[in-house]
Amino acid sequence: MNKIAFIGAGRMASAIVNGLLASGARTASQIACLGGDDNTAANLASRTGITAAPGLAALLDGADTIVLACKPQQLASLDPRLADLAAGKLVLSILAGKRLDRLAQTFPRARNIVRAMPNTPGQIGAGITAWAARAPLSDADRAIIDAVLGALGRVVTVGEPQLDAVTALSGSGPGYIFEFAAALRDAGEAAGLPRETARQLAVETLLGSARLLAASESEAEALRDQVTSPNGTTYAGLQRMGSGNFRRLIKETVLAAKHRSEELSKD
Ligand SMILES: NC(=O)C1=CN([C@@H]2O[C@H](COP(=O)(O)OP(=O)(O)OC[C@H]3O[C@@H](n4cnc5c(N)ncnc54)[C@H](O)[C@@H]3O)[C@@H](O)[C@H]2O)C=CC1
Ligand SMILES: O=C(O)[C@@H]1CCC=N1
Repeated sequence: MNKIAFIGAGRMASAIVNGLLASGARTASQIACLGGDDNTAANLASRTGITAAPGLAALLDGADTIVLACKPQQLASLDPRLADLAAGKLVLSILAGKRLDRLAQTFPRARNIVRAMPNTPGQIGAGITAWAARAPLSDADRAIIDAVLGALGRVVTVGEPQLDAVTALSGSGPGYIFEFAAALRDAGEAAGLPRETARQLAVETLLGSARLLAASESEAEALRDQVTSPNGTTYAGLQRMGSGNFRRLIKETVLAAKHRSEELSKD
């Protein structure tokens, strides 16, 4: 079966490797990785049994697919020999902001390039990833992309112009949700609960609400309204959220992240 080479061995690469091994899509002997100037590749290899390659040539020797998982700012300083070493291979980039045209400068002889945006819930198979390809994918390459990204959870296709917005919503989104969870926990504590009780109530409320929303055919607003008794407690809380312009804050949050993704495309 096709071997997969990871350039970058950090959080997201680890999540994909763990998912590939857990799903049985690849064995450890079919995966290799290379990190930068740190011990992430050695750590990933010792945790999972995959190979930590001593260099780029060894990494790509016999590999069919390259998963690019370093930081976007590191793309420009990658070894220029990649252009030849990646000839004929399928490249899957998860770099925020880096567009297919830019990736094609680093991988001019790749057989195809896919730009994807996963998210950290992929660490437990609960992620969602959106992707776009430079050229239509062959059936065989589609199967590889489905196996690699499917190892993280759900997968959707989008047009490449939408990927900056995807990055701002679902790529960065877990960061907003964790911040909200922390705020909810702290607010519960401020309201008089022990911290650990507040934490558990916040986590279970987020989890249960997300599951109910996913299982429901109703919009979020309809489920919100089911919670909200006339002039009751939720109404009082939502009035305060509205006066603080919560929706505008969230919109500006996502637009700021999208703007940063667009900026990253220009580095
Ligand atoms: N963390 C997140 O929530 C998400 C991150 N991403 C994207 O995934 C990519 C990786 O992010 P993380 O895993 O969070 O970062 P990380 O900091 O955990 O890992 C970065 C990896 O790149 C390696 N590296 C650095 N320079 C290198 C070089 N010259 N050659 C090979 N490897 C090199 C590092 O050694 C490390 O293994 C980024 O491009 C990010 O935009 C995408 C979706 C979500
Ligand atoms: O913050 C970042 O740049 C990356 C991309 C999406 C989530 N984390």
